[in-house]
This record gives sequence, structure tokens and C-alpha cells, in this order.
Amino acid sequence: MAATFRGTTPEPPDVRPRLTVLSGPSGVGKSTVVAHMRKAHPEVWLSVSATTRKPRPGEQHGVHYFFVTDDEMDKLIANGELLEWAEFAGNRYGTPRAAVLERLERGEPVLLEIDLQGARQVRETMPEAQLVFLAPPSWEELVRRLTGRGTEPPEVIERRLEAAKIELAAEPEFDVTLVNTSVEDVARELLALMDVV
Ligand SMILES: Nc1ncnc2c1ncn2[C@@H]1O[C@H](COP(=O)(O)OP(=O)(O)OP(=O)(O)O)[C@@H](O)[C@H]1O
Ligand SMILES: Nc1nc2c(ncn2[C@@H]2O[C@H](COP(=O)(O)O)[C@@H](O)[C@H]2O)c(=O)[nH]1
Repeated sequence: MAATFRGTTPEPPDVRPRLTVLSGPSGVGKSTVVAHMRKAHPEVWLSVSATTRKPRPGEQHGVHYFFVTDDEMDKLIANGELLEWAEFAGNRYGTPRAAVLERLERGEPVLLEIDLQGARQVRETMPEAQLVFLAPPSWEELVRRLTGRGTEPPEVIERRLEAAKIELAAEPEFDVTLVNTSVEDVARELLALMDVV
């Protein structure tokens, strides 16, 4: 069994899962793992979310997120344009529905990198989706990663760590848990779970 998995090694599904949701506490390394995976496999399509959060240095509109105003987010929600959405640590985030459905209709693998509340909504609306939880090796390491990233002020880090306690407690709701000790190992396991390699 690969060291990355926690719990039982998942059985190969009867039908290839086309929609995969990657969740886990802020700072655990979701974006890092996905970026590593897509460097070798750019064909893995990652949904670009809409958010009311302000861009971090280097983040580009349409690449990392669609950065929208509160009014624009209100409209996306009211018009049913989001597959799921949630408020997380003071900002709203949502998955544009049309782009995801288009790819799923073509039978292409789709990856969503979203929070626990979003994962729960996807489970309700698209129960065939596979839900993958990315866990930190320890609480101390999670705090180190989130703080060490240097992108949020201390009060936002505190909010994200409060949310992390709730997210970590929800691990049993997920189909699979991968422990992010090694980015390379997790990226490889995730590709296998998505049946890309
Ligand atoms: N396996 C790892 N070992 C050590 N550091 C790591 C590992 N994976 C990620 N990191 C580091 O942890 C920090 C947080 O990673 P990242 O931004 O990818 O987290 P995230 O889960 O996407 O966070 P958020 O949910 O806030 O967007 C980054 O500085 C990254 O370089
Ligand atoms: N429910 C959703 N959560 C999302 C979406 N896009 C990103 N996220 C999650 O938000 C937090 C914070 O992200 P950050 O970029 O501000 O650090 C993190 O857990 C993301 O996975 C979404 O469309 N829906």
C-alpha cells in the first residue's frame, strides 16, 4: 500500500470517476500538488473558481481565479451560474457550472480544488464524484505551511486555522485521504485516482 494513503486503499471503481474534488485545510498544499501534477499532465483540467478575495502577488485573473466584486458574485449566484459556492474566511468562492459540465459531457476528467462546504454540495448534487481529502502530516506542520506561505496577515491565518479544525474533523466524509508528506507522491496518487495514468 502506498504510504500516502490513510485508511484502506481504495478499490478501483467500476466506472471511471470523471469528476474529482480535492479538499483539505488551507495551507495543506492543494495548489502545490495540483500545480506539480499539471506540469507533467497539462491535460488534467482544473476548474477556475470565481472569488471575491483580492489577488495575491502573481495571481492572474482567469488563470488562478476569476476575481469578481461582491455584486458580480451576487449575480453569479442568483443566475444559477455556480455549481457550488461557499463563504470561506471572509470571502466567497464558487465553481462556474458551465465549463465543468461541458468537459464532463465530453467525458474528460475534471478536477475541483474547493473547501469542505463546496465538497459537501458536490456530494449532494453529483454523488458520482470522487471526494479526495488532503491531510497534513501533523497540525504543527499545517500551521508552519500556512504561516510560512506568507500570503495572509495573522488574523486571517487565525480564521483559516479555525476553519481547518472543522475541515480536519470532516475527513471521514471523504472517499479517500492522501497525506501530503511528499508533493511528488501525492501528485502521483491523485493522477492514479483520476485514472489519468
Ligand atoms: N509536501 C509539502 N512539504 C512541505 N511544504 C509544502 C508541501 N506541500 C505544500 N507545501 C507548502 O505549503 C504552503 C501551502 O501550500 P498551498 O498554497 O499549495 O496550500 P493550499 O492547500 O492550496 O492552501 P489554500 O487552501 O489556502 O489555497 C506553500 O508554501 C507550499 O510550498
Ligand atoms: N467552495 C469553494 N471553495 C473554493 C473554491 N475555490 C477555492 N476554494 C477554497 O477556498 C479556500 C481558500 O482559498 P485561497 O485561494 O483563498 O487560499 C481553499 O480551501 C480553497 O480550496 C470554490 O470554487 N468553491
